[in-house]
Amino acid sequence: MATAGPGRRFCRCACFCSENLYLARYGLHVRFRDAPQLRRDYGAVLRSRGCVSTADFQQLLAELEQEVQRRQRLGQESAARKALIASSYHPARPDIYSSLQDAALAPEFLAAVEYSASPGADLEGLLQRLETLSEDKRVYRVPVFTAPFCQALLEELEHFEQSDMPKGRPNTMNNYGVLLHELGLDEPLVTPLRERFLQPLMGLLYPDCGGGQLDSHRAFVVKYAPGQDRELGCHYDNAELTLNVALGKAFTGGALFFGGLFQAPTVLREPLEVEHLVGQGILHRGGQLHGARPLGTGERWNLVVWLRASVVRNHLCPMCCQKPELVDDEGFGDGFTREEPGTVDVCALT
Ligand SMILES: O=C(O)CCC(=O)C(=O)O
Ligand SMILES: [Fe+2]
Repeated sequence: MATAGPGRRFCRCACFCSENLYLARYGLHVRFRDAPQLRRDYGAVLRSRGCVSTADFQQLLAELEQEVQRRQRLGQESAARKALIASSYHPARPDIYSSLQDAALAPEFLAAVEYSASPGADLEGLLQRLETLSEDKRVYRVPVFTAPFCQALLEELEHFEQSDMPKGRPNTMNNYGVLLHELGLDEPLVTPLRERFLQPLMGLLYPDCGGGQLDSHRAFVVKYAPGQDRELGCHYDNAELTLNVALGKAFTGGALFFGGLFQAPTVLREPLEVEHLVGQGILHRGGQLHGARPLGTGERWNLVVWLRASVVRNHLCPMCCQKPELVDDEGFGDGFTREEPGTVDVCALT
């Protein structure tokens, strides 16, 4: 169960249901509040793209309203899938569901984390234990999981993929892969990974991005294969920080590329290209523009953990770049938090 601590609960920002709605027929992303706003903001461009008659506009409105309702239902539907999976799915690798053991983690990762948590640790010392891929972009690489653990996780994910269980997809850009919390892997795997291991590391690497104050995450596996998704367009993550670990299998292509920060976009003239090494994780800021080159051959499965710090995002939603308008949500929501009204700090007077 995801809790935000005493007297706090997790939320999403209302912009999730009103911003960035894609109108495939007119090749346009729009903000949508109501019909007059849509007409005012996009009337001209819509007309120029063929939305001319009243009937066209009415149809568009109906589609937008449907998409808003779909987004509003996502949290509940995800919770329902999670409950169904918990009651009827039989894992191939039950060992993955027992709590994360140090034996699953690469010695280099354990050493970097142990150093980060030691008294007097500093950034310079940590950087000696990681591979710096770009000092300027602050992109790093470190082995995270052992090969046998990657193999076991892949086996489990494939088994789930082939099962008839309902599957929620990671995000609007990935049509394959799974959400780890729906599988029941947040509690035994991802939450301990964040709390015990990533937090000390990220606290030293990215103190200015909430690295030491991570309090939730959204973890999923992306899958690329011939005939399925093959690449990922340039984007930034709805996260303060991101860990992306290559799980396998054997593949060519699919390198990640990194540009500037989305807050200060520059032309992707010479993006940083990063090849995947199985078991190794890339660490980057969520706001760093990035994407994935087309897969050549084989299948690529990566574990992506979007790490969130409510102390940062409660001030500014990275999606709408405004103070978030909080809406209660299931699980970790989108990592925003609010104080529950009516809760008081109780202390014992002696
Ligand atoms: O394809 C990848 O490994 C990157 C995935 C990614 O950036 C994302 O899902 O946010
Ligand atoms: Fe991403």
